[in-house]
Amino acid sequence: MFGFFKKSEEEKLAEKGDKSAILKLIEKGKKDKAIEILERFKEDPELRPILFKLYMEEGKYYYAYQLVEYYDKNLATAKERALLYEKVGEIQKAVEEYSKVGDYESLYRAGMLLKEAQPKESLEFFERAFKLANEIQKKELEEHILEIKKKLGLVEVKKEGFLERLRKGLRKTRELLEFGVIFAGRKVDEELLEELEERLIRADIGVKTAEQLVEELRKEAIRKNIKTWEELLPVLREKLLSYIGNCKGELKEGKVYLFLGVNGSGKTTTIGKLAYRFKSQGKRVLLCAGDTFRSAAIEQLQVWAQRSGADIVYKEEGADPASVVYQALEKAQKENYDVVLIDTAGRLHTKEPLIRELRKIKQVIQKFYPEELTETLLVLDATIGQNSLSQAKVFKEAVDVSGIVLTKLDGSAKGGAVVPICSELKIPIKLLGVGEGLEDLQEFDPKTFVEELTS
Ligand SMILES: Nc1nc2c(ncn2[C@@H]2O[C@H](COP(=O)(O)OP(=O)(O)OP(=O)(O)O)[C@@H](O)[C@H]2O)c(=O)[nH]1
Repeated sequence: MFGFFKKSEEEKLAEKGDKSAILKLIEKGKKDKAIEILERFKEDPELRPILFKLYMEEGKYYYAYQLVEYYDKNLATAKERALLYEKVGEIQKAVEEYSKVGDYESLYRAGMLLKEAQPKESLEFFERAFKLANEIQKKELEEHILEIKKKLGLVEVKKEGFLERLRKGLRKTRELLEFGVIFAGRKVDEELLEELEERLIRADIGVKTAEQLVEELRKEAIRKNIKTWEELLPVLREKLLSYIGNCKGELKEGKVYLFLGVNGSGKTTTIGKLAYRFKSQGKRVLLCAGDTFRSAAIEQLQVWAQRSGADIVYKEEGADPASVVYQALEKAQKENYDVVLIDTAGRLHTKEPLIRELRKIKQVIQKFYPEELTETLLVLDATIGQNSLSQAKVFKEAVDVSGIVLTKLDGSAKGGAVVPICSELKIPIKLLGVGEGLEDLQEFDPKTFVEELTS
């Protein structure tokens, strides 16, 4: 029985740095153990490549990057180096390496990396890639090339306006509701009302709300002798508007914006989009990587700083978030930034640490900017619809949330969740995320929202 705990001969050998024993550990799937051992032998040029390969296989890009940078650039092929630079946000270095590799995939990656911030250079990479592309790849490249040419004014531009973006954002929900398809030209009867209720529930409007809404429509149809869907639709829109009209919120102009939300909700992306918007208004923007819980979140914000042209303050993984905020606000004051966007940790397993952390951050903000914090924005993922309500309530208890950002509407068929989110939280919805691009962020306008949803 004790043999179970005794280290195997092989493991003992591996721990002494025996290469074949380490390789045997890896063959047995003990990669973590192998990494732990190999990290003690970084100086050994014989073992370093094995560690590098493991880091890459395990997606530990930040560690692989450090191995290449501080020990030996030749550990990685040019393509691997490029990928590492990309993952840690060293965009220019990544582009140089991809350019050296020069195959289709590398040129394509370089083009994508430069697409937002340096469209002209990006176009050159896409056109180089086009020469090596097969038919399918050519199709995809043509889209990117056209988009950039439009942006550079090389072809006539049909700017995607507010309405187009909202239409794109609500496409999935509208396709699910299919009002225009299944109800057009039909008479209003019990069957239609039941179908309408069923579809509203599928769009995540909430069972109670759907029943109540349809009941009101039933009475209205009798009272006003409504016979067709075309006559009923304006009444439906008016009712829906009555549920969400009071949730319209304008983003306040000011200095400090705090972002809350669970991991994956779209916080970092939203910060990147807003940074881009403020930058295009000529403002000096500073990002603060207050989510120190995971290095991935810090790295991701660095990439968004690159893409939006904003500056950033961050510390190592595990640093005290309030200290990062302190450093950022100190810098913002000293160097006259117009706007500071603060990311915070998104883990929600228990309320207490979150509340404590957010309270500390707010105290630090008060110290630098005693006037009220401009916005405390709670980022909710529209693809999980009403399920975001429980998360929202925890955050709402922790701090007074000034507004909601509803993200990934373009990926969600649950656009109806705006109704319960609005009626339950009674917090203004300030912005909608309608895509992954820098400009895919727009104001919430209840009237157009209802019209687009039901058209
Ligand atoms: N389609 C679409 N995707 C979005 C939108 N907003 C964010 N995303 C994507 O959602 C994923 C998560 O976004 P993040 O910004 O990383 O979310 P986060 O809350 O910062 O998550 P952590 O970094 O884990 O804290 C990413 O793949 C984003 O590209 C949106 O409006 N539309």
